[in-house]
Amino acid sequence: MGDLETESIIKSDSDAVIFDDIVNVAGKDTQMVLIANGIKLINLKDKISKKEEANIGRFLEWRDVISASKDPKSTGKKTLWILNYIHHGSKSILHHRCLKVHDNNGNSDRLITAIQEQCSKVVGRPKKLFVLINPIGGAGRGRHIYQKAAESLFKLASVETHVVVTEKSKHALEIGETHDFSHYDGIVIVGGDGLYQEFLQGLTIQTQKKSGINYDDPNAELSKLNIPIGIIPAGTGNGATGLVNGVNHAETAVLNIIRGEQHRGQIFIVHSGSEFLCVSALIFSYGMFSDMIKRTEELRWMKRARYPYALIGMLFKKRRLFQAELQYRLKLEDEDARERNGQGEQQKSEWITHKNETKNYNCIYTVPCELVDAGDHNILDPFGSHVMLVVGSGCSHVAIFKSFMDLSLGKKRNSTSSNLEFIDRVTDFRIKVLRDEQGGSERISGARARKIALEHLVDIDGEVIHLKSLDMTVRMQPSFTLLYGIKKINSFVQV
Ligand SMILES: Nc1ncnc2c1ncn2[C@@H]1O[C@H](COP(=O)(O)OP(=O)(O)OP(=O)(O)O)[C@@H](O)[C@H]1O
Repeated sequence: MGDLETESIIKSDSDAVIFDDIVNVAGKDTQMVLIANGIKLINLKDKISKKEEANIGRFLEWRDVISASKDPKSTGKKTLWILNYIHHGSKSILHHRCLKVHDNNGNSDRLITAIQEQCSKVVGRPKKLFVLINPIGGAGRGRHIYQKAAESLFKLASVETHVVVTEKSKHALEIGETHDFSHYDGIVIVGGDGLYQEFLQGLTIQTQKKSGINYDDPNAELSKLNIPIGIIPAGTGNGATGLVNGVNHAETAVLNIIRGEQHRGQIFIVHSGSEFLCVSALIFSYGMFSDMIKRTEELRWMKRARYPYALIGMLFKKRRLFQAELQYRLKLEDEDARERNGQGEQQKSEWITHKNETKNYNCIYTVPCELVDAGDHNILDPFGSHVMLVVGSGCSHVAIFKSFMDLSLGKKRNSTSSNLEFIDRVTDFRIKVLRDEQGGSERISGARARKIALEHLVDIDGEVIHLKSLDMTVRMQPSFTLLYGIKKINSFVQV
């Protein structure tokens, strides 16, 4: 924050001074002023080095102050106390920093009490968290990552935690569906995208059941989730934490939870036939990517090497085409203004049938994020209200994979091809796979049996899920989840 801005904060009438004292920071007399918005540090001799200035900062918002406490080892005349705060580094990375403060005037106890009081008032900062750890995700370091990156920071921030370690596959789903979270301010997931998806699905089901909503009905108005979730990366795939925190970094994820900033995220609800199938928070893909994920499952014995191996194999493999009818709905253009003004539920277009004479496709995918034009690059915004649907109708696997990488990395598209389309502003879509009935109940070849098996798989957030019915409805749910994190698109804070 620049000097002008901080000065105006200090002089503003509404920002009454809570406490004003001269302390000693790094051997220099420093005026520490506590105001309604945060802490202002003014070096009195103004001989502070550039490095010290960057570390100390001229102004710390209360949201970035973790705690203040006496150094237990403090001896001598001047009490030493520590101010713990959050440093904003480049590329959205956050770090915990300490400022050692020596008392000049015997006010340390009063200052510490005043700071702790302001910290406890930070809107959205949790006081009690439910923590769910996957001990086997990624390289099996979930527990270690939590102990190293989170435990001491939560303690510093006076956040009480209740830690549960998953004991079996799908345990997160069961916990999400059955556990009573009403006594917690938030939930922390320590794992990869698979764990987050499972938990989210369980919690979604619990929430609908409590509200008496028939979630098997694709047109049902669902109840939104009202407890914030934070995601600490500890899996092989950690896309969800990267989207909400701007970076895949455990300490940043923990500090964003402590900051307490919360935003409402969009997800997909997927139905297969007339049944609820799952939620999707990261990617929905039918065709090429689901085939590839299936292959990684078959190669599980290769451990982490299975991912590049399956990918390379897929890129050079013959395309598997499927016949389908694709329909979608768009968010209407004039809805953006209505939404900004908070004017109720969004209006959508009628169902539009995708034009494809042959009805042949090889991949249909999307991520539940709005693609926002940021000039020379795009930003994937998980807190948006529509998505980009990517439709491959016979293009190469390399082209599909490249489109996915471009989307993930925010690269602008510079080529258009008639068999790889990008349909923006999509809110919902339906895929009805048309089966050719040849073969019937007679004996079928191994290749055909595999094709049929693959047709019944869909990739949800990097895991394959079996489809009972080849008639899928995918509905985007805007503002459905509540997530600890940052909004890259604008600085509006919703708590
Ligand atoms: N204790 C456990 N034992 C066995 N499986 C578990 C356990 N806890 C979670 N799982 C499974 O781990 C998967 C989620 O793993 P997570 O996303 O955290 O890490 P990951 O390394 O990215 O996983 P993967 O690569 O297998 O998708 C889910 O399939 C879940 O059911």
